[in-house]
Amino acid sequence: MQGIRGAITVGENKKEIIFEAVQDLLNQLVEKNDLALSDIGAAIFSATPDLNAAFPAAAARKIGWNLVPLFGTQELDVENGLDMCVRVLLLVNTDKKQEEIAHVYLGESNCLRPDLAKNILD
Ligand SMILES: O=C(O)C(=O)C[C@]1(C(=O)O)C=C[C@@H](O)C=C1
Repeated sequence: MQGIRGAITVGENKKEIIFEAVQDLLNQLVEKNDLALSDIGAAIFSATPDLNAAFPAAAARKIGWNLVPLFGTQELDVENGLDMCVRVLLLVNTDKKQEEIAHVYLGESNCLRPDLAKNILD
């Protein structure tokens, strides 16, 4: 089992915009890590408090993640933290090693973990 991290910043607090961003992020995580949906044990989302127009989990279901256990929570409201950001942690069944995992940070979230984001698969 491995954890795969992702994050994306969202342009507007609107349901369609949040859905589009979350789906883009999840599709890139799947593609860059050669994931089958059946390998994903769980997806845990957080959204910053300024994003309250949609549940990220609902965006995942819309692209077929129906059998993946999904969970959403609010990100810590830390001073000077990145605004309008959805984060995700995927728990996946894989034989890959930690260093073979491709973490995906899109938009302004690429400043959050430059060490993780620059991956061998990028
Ligand atoms: O990776 C991120 O999304 C971060 O914002 C970095 C970080 C961390 O310090 O490791 C901080 C807060 C998040 O809850 C998760 C991880």
